Amino acid sequence: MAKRPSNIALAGAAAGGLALVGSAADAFVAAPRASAPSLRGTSTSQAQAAGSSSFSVPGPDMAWLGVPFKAQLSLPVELWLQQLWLPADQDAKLEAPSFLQPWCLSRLKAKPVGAEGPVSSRPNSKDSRVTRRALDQSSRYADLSLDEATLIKNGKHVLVAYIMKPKAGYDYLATAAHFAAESSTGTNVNVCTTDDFTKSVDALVYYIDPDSEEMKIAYPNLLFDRNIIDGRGMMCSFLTLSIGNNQGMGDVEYGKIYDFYLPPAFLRLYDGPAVNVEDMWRILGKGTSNGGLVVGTIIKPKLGLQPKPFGEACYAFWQGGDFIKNDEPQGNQVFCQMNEVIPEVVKAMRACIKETGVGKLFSANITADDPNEMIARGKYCMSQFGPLSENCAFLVDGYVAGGTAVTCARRNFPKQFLHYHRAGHGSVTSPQTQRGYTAFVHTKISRVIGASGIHTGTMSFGKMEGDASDKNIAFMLQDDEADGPYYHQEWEGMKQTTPIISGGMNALRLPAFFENLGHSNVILTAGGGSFGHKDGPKPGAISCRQGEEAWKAWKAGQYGNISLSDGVIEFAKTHEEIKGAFLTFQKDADQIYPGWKEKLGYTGESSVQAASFDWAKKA
Ligand SMILES: O=C(COP(=O)(O)O)[C@H](O)[C@H](O)COP(=O)(O)O
Ligand SMILES: [Mg+2]
Repeated sequence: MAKRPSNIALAGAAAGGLALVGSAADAFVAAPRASAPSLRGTSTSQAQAAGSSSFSVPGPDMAWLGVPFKAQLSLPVELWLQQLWLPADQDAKLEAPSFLQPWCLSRLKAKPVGAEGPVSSRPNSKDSRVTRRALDQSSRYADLSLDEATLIKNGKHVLVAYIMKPKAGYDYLATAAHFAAESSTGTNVNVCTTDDFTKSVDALVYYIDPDSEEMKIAYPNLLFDRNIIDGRGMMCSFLTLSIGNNQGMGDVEYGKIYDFYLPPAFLRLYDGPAVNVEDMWRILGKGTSNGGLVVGTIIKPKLGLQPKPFGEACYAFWQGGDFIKNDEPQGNQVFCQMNEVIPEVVKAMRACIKETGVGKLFSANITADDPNEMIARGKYCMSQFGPLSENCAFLVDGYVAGGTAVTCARRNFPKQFLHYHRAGHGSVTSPQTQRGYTAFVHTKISRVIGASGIHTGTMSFGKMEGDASDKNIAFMLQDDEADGPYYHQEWEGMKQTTPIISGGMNALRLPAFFENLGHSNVILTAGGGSFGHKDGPKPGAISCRQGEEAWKAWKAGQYGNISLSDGVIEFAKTHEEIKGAFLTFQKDADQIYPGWKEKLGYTGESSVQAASFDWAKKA
């Protein structure tokens, strides 16, 4: 609710003897002195025009505006009360002298249509404002006769499904229409410059269900901005219209995008991914389809390592793992500058490729405010990785740096895996927020603009917010057509964006995750799950790979007709590294694998902390 000015101004109303009883002790609030300019000049002059005998009302310092009382009685009480600016948070109570009350209340009950809502006195009523309506534009910005299947068949509209709630007392369709107006060609009043072509690109509300707060809007493809350099689409234009000004409208309580549909002719205008997990599998020697889990980690601690220990941590993990990323804030800190740490990473990568005979991957954070900085970072990394450049992905904190940063990386380094970290997304995608867009929408957008992989959470199996049904996010990212909450989307051959599973993951949590998802063709980045393993990052990495192997063995029936958790325990009996995960992450083990201690013959102390990391010994 917009906060109204806290000063209370009574104009004609005071002359009517309406006493405003605020929360303060004073029973009357002095009206502005006649000499003070009226806050609503026109209403006072209207009153003066009516003319009639004056009327004095007892009360301290009541200087009337000289508006004759009878004239005021004839004024619509709304006009009087328009002068009232009540602090929105003040539960003001309006008391008229007894001879006035029936009349006033009868007038207040006849709510004005379209007028500024006056304050009315209804003791104990939550909504002390007479209901107000947005300018009703539904005749122009709504057409509930439109058929969604026809809209999709015609392919000329981007469709967006919202959960939208008007402010209390506002008409649903009128608010939805105003929402569509503000999101396309209109504003809160009709303007004289509108012509027929303008109306042809209006966004149209084509579906509402006020009870479930559902609203769908069809946006003509023509509305959206296009590059002058290549005529392609830009996601910022979609966002600035579909979830821009409509996020702060006075008649909208909240609006959040739950799904959107791009027609083929419009989807084609976007970059989509150039590189993805298939390119990773190729480098790791896993083929190009169903290559399974890319075992990755994040160099932890999140910040604080200097170049040499950073490189040593990489070396230790790559002894057993495939893929290492910068943590999202790591970049060019003064204590760990890119031009000192990247050479250490490359040295470790070369050594591990040689010692293990398997490809290794690194994701270097090139996020920056300035695209020039991003390009400089990317070029520097490529200069250091040299012949191993295909093994270097680029990490972009895509939510905080925005879609421009993602597109900067996508278009300047089209051969590099574009790793989209979503830190910060929860401020709009969390189920706790009713504005913005959902995690599903956020990740779908990332595929459209070209992310090779994006963090999709752990679908309730890790530490971040999420739900098992988030697997639909993975389907939308990886399949060539998939169902969202409201729309079926065909990707027309656009490359997949690979889900990156991260956030509190470890070997023990993986089998159930794969069982829920139905496959293991994802990228894992387990920081604590690797560097927290009691035997160090190499066994930590191997234990995660064994998490996939155990699930596949169980799935293939290797242990007969037993539960998944018992199958994994059977597997752990003969695999030291995942057994070490049981000993390390005992709280998880207790929750996911009941009876594991007896079954594994473990009788040790209650918890095993990660060993302090002496890399020479551990590696
Ligand atoms: O550093 C980590 C995880 O570290 P750890 O593996 O130690 O928890 C990532 O930034 C989070 O996964 C982000 O969350 P999400 O992946 O959900 O965006
Ligand atoms: Mg992180």
